[in-house]
Amino acid sequence: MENGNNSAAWTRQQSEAIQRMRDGGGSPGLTRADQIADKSGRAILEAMMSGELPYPPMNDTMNMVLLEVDDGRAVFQGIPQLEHYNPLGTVHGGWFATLLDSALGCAVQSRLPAGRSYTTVELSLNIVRPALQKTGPLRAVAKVIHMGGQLATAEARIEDENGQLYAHATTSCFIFKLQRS
Ligand SMILES: CC(C)(COP(=O)(O)OP(=O)(O)OC[C@H]1O[C@@H](n2cnc3c(N)ncnc32)[C@H](O)[C@@H]1OP(=O)(O)O)[C@@H](O)C(=O)NCCC(=O)NCCSC(=O)Cc1ccccc1
Repeated sequence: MENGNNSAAWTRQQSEAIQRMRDGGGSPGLTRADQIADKSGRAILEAMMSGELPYPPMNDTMNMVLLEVDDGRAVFQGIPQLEHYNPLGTVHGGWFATLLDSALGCAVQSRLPAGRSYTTVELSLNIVRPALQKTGPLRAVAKVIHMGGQLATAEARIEDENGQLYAHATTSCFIFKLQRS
């Protein structure tokens, strides 16, 4: 489905989120352990969004950005481009998986205290509608389902600004102690 003018607001919000990071001094890169050791997971994400910490290089590769973070909730938005196509002439399944993995991971991260980290160990997704270059902005909204000491689970949906569903997913993340190095 081709989206009309009302996708312009979402496109503008993505540009503004990227500009906010850059205005705050942010650039694609890696955070050092000492920059995050005393920050909660949510504080780390907020510091990335404000440009205080570098943002993931993958954001630029996939043309996606973290738009919102809350307690146990995260919203990632991406705008698929020609460079995200597969040989079949549609947006690669990996682009959907990356958007979902990013939102799901950040939702889990938002619930972590300082000194704890996480990694995805399982991601299950269904892509129920193909995306094209003309599709425009898509959002992955993720919410934590279970938050344990070692295991977190979360669910997410990718929709366009009309509420049309493109993909949905669940994840399992392993929670561990952050190594101070
Ligand atoms: C077709 C189906 C799997 C099943 O459809 P159903 O659930 O039974 O539902 P329904 O039939 O109601 O259609 C719903 C909507 O589906 C679309 N559509 C349906 N038929 C066709 C058609 N013949 N042709 C084109 N589109 C068709 C159409 O938009 C329709 O919308 P509408 O309601 O008309 O406005 C659908 O869920 C789908 O396309 N998912 C996305 C999969 C995807 O994008 N995967 C990632 C890329 S793969 C990859 O990257 C791997 C790789 C990598 C490297 C190298 C090689 C490979």
